[in-house]
Amino acid sequence: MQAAVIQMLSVPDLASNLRQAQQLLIQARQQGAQLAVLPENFATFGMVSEQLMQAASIVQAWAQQITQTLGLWLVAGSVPVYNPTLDKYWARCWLFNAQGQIVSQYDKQHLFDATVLDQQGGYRESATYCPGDSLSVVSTPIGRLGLGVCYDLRFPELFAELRRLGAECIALPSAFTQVTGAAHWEVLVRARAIETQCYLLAAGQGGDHPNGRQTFGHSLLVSPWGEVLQQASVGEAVLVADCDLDYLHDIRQRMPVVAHKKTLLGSD
Ligand SMILES: O=C(O)CNC(=O)[C@H](CS)NC(=O)CCC(=O)C(=O)O
Repeated sequence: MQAAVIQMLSVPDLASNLRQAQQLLIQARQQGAQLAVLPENFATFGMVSEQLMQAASIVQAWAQQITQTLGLWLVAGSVPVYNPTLDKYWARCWLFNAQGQIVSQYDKQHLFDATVLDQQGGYRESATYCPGDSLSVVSTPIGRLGLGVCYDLRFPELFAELRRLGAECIALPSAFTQVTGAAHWEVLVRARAIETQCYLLAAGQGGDHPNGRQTFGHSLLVSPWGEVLQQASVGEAVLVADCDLDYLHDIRQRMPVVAHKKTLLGSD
């Protein structure tokens, strides 16, 4: 079954991002994809906090319609969903089936608070966002799919847990910075694929955004053996590759790392 990874260069305009995403999803479907993954904040990248409040319901209705129309499963980026208790947003990733229903959701668990040597100087995602606390792995046409978002990539324990929950493919909507992406993105995506023996569908934002942010792009589809099946550069892109579960199960059988795993002394 074919999966698509969509790369975008989103702008601070919801309608324009949704139009762009729609065109890219049509291409993905034409290329035979059964499921597509959009990047982090594909609809709202660069919009300021007050503009985010209305976005979730608009994006949800849009995604419901396009998945139904195209007959395509969709990992709808991450989208800011307001949490009134904390007056912050969850970075929520919805999984839509081809009938337009939300079958699963995941809220980004690790928030990107870091000093980065770029023009921004640093990021404090926790000022606007609150972390989630549960994981998602569900059956899809491309296999059992786990969800993670962007900075989560740096926390291998989360990926090990997705594998333990039965993941065969892992979708990772992202918006890595240019600087940290150039240093770490491909190595980390491939490492997580190799460790978990899963297909990694890593969809990024890529290029110079109107709000001054520079994202790394280089979205990737990686096999459970760590092979780069498809890779973008910057700008918009649609990457399609086959998620071959027979190949995956061969790899797992030949190298049964889960069965070999030890509980290290001193850990729980
Ligand atoms: O703010 C938005 O509109 C979109 N969201 C992001 O860009 C997020 C939070 S600031 N970026 C990351 O998590 C980058 C992680 C990263 O680059 C790394 O781990 O090196």
